[in-house]
This record gives sequence, C-alpha cells and structure tokens, in this order.
Amino acid sequence: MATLLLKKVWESVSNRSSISNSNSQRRHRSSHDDSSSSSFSSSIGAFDQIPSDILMQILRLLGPKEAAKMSVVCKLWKSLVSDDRLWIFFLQNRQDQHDSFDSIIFAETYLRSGAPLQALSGQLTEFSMMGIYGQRMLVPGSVIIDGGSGYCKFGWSKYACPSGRSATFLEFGNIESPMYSRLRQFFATIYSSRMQVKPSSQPVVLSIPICHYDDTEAAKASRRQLKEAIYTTLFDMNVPAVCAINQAILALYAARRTSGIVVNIGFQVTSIVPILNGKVMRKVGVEVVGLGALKLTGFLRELMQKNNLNFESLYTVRTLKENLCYVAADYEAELCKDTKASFKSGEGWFTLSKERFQTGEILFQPQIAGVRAMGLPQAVALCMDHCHAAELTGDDTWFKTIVLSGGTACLPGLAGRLEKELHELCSPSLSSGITVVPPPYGTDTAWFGAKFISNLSTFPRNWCMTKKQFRRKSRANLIW
Ligand SMILES: Nc1ncnc2c1ncn2[C@@H]1O[C@H](COP(=O)(O)OP(=O)(O)OP(=O)(O)O)[C@@H](O)[C@H]1O
Repeated sequence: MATLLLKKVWESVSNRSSISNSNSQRRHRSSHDDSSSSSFSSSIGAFDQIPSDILMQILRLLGPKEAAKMSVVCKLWKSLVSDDRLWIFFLQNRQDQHDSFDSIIFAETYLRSGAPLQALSGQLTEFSMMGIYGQRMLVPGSVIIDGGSGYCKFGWSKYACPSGRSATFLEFGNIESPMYSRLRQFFATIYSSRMQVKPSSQPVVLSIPICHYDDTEAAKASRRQLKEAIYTTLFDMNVPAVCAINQAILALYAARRTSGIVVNIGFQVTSIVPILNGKVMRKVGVEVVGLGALKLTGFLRELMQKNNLNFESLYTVRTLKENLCYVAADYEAELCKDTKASFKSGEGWFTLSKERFQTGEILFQPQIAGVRAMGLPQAVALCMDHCHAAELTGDDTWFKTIVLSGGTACLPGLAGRLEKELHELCSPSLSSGITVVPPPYGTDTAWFGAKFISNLSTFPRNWCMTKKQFRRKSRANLIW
C-alpha cells in the first residue's frame, strides 16, 4: 500500500515538475501568464482529492531527505513540507541522535544563543522546525569529556551514552608536576588510549569542576588560571574548537532548566550552586559541605567492620553501597523495620540491614560519622535564604527547583527526603513550590548536559572558542 502511494506521489511529482518546467518556459516566452502559474502552484493534480493529513502521512513515509525535495515541486507541497509538525515527527524519530524530543526542544529554545544565554523568550515559533532539523544534521560530532574529581566520563556527542569511564587520578599522572603537564597527560590519555581519536578531528565539550567557590579576587584568579590552562593545553594539541562549561551548569541543563540550585554530591565534597539563566551566582554564594562519595564508602566500611561483615576489597564496599544502600524517608521509623537485603559482589554474597540506610543518613546527620558539617537540608535552605535575600529577580521561583547530580545523588529516596526536610525547614513563603529533582541521567548527568549543547543546531558556532578567538580574547573573559 505504502509503495503504491509513493509511486503515485512520484508520478505526481514528475508530472508537476514537467508541467512547471513547461510553464516556466512559457512564462519566459510570455509575461502575461500569471493566472495560470498560480493555479498550477496551488494544485497537486490527482492528489487534490486527498486530505492533507494523508498527504502528511505520505511525507512522513518518505522520510526527511525525500520530503525536503518535495518542497521544490510547487507551492502546495512546499507549504505541506514546511509544516512544523512534520519536522517534529522527524526530530522525534531520528535514529542516530538518541536525544529525547523534550531535550531537543529545551535546548533549541533556551540554549541556541550560546553563553551568556540571551533573555529568554521561551518561544521556538520564530524558527522553523525544518531549519532546525537541517542545521542539526550538519552539526559535527564532538568529543565530550566530564573529568570528575573521582571519575572521568568520556564519549561521543552522537552516541546514546558515554563510551567509557575511568578513575581521573590514573589519567592525571604525578600530582607534583605543573598543571599544564598534568592536563596534557590527562587529555592525551583520553584521546589516544581511551577514545583512539585525533584531537584535531572534532570540537570538544568539556565539563570543568566546581572549584574555587568564592567570589574573591583570589578565587577568580584561580578559576581563570585553570580555564586558561585547559584552553592552552587543548589548542596546543590542535583541537579545533573548545567549549568548557561548569559541571553544575551542565547538570542543570540536563534537567532541562536554566535556573535553579544544583546540589552536586561529588567525590570529596558536596557543592550547592545557585544558577540564574545559566550563570553561577557566586555573589549569592556557593555552599560547600565536606562530605562526598568517599566518606559514604568509608562509613559503610566502618559499619561493616563493626558488624563483623568481612570483605577483602574496598571495591566490594563501593559495589554494596551502589546496589543496596538508600536514604530512609524517616530515619527513626526505619530503625524499627526489618531492612535486610543481600547482594552478590565479586567476593560472594553479602547481607546488609541497617547499614543500608545508615550510610546515606550521614548526608542528613553528618555527626553520625563524626563529621562536623551542616546537614544537606540545612545547607540547601541556607543557599535558598541567600538567593531570597539577594533579590535578583521579581520573585523566588528561579531557585525553587533543586537538581541533584553526582553518583551519590543516585541513592534511592534521597530526593524525596531532601524535599520533605526543606519543606519543614523553610518559611512558608519560601517552602511553597520547592521541587527536588533526582539526577536526570544518574552518574552521567553533567555528560548529558554537554551532549545537549553539542547537538544544538548552533553548535559549535555559538558555544565554542577557536584557537584564534582564544588568542584574541582578553583574560577577563575567561572567568566562568
Ligand atoms: N547508585 C548509586 N548509589 C550510591 N552511590 C553511587 C551510585 N552510583 C555511583 N555512586 C557513587 O558515586 C561516586 C562517583 O560519583 P561521580 O562520578 O559523580 O564522581 P565525580 O564526578 O568524580 O565527582 P566530582 O563531582 O567531585 O567531580 C562513586 O563513589 C560511586 O560509588
């Protein structure tokens, strides 16, 4: 049936092409033919009888390449082909890109302009979906590297997920050597050993760590130095274009937001980062809690030793943490329940009970693990207070979405418990509308934020810096 329809369409197209050819020849011969030319362009011959939704279905079956060709046949086909719904369908069904339609629409609506994000219109209506589809097809593949302080995730922008992960310290080499040579070794290893690609072949999108938290001149200088070192290293390796963005901003984009508070539970510390329109609000203040993934693993190890659960490797403890641990909705109530569960690691079967939720509880009650630090809800509430006091916008909605990121944030129950405690802690005016979003792409959340950017129709133009631009740019522009 489909073949028959396509055959008919093709005949109609050939007919129309020859008619419009002879028509245009006639027009060349005589300039008095306007009426006949307009009647040709608004008719599609035998297909005039077919309802437009069926014609649209035919175009869907033809696929994007052939459908685009149809637009040159006549005005009617052109208007059918330029219908946004057709290209939304093609965008939704692109096999090679793996980006969800919602993420494509978010990115094309809010991130097209590049950083700094332009005042948000929130509208895509001024762009044609056909144009966006065409531009996205032309975007070159890029390498994405999220060099976390514990684990590095790397891969291709056109792939569904990172192609690999490795322990960052292994790639960096001697900690004593200068920053430039450590970065050089890091990138060289990722390019040549891990991904086996030439640095000069494609742009790179890089997540840069949330570090040097303050808004002081010294912190700004350190951030500038790090960013300069990253760009210098990559351009020395002949990478054609570089886009380096803060890890927390990327996590926020992955959650399809441009404003909010990102809570990144990192390898060693947890950072609470307020972001407005894609920019870290350092003036408002980044809160840092001295608790991270390492501490949780260490605490579970202590609990297991105390409870005579014998293991050989710390890797086993980490595996148990990732597979059995969770955050209790109500800690005291959980202590009274039977919470036994078992998991088979490389060393055999292990059964944990209270350890399962006591491990994650240290994020809420750090003193359990002997850590003198604020609990996570208190630190987030403090950040919200600072955002409120700063009066950066007419209302408080921009910081009421809290996006979790980092592997530890994948602990089941964490988002719900944090949201519950924030509602209890904040004043009624602040607490209404607070939403805590679990890491949208688990451990790889920042990597996916980078993927959204690298598949944008305006990439690399609006997001990357070339070597030439880097040389010309003043140092002040490198602060992020
Ligand atoms: N489902 C899970 N539950 C609990 N912990 C997890 C889970 N998945 C991963 N992790 C932990 O997350 C940690 C790694 O997190 P992540 O990859 O975010 O670190 P990172 O990016 O190196 O940190 P940083 O943000 O400091 O750069 C590991 O300790 C791992 O055990």
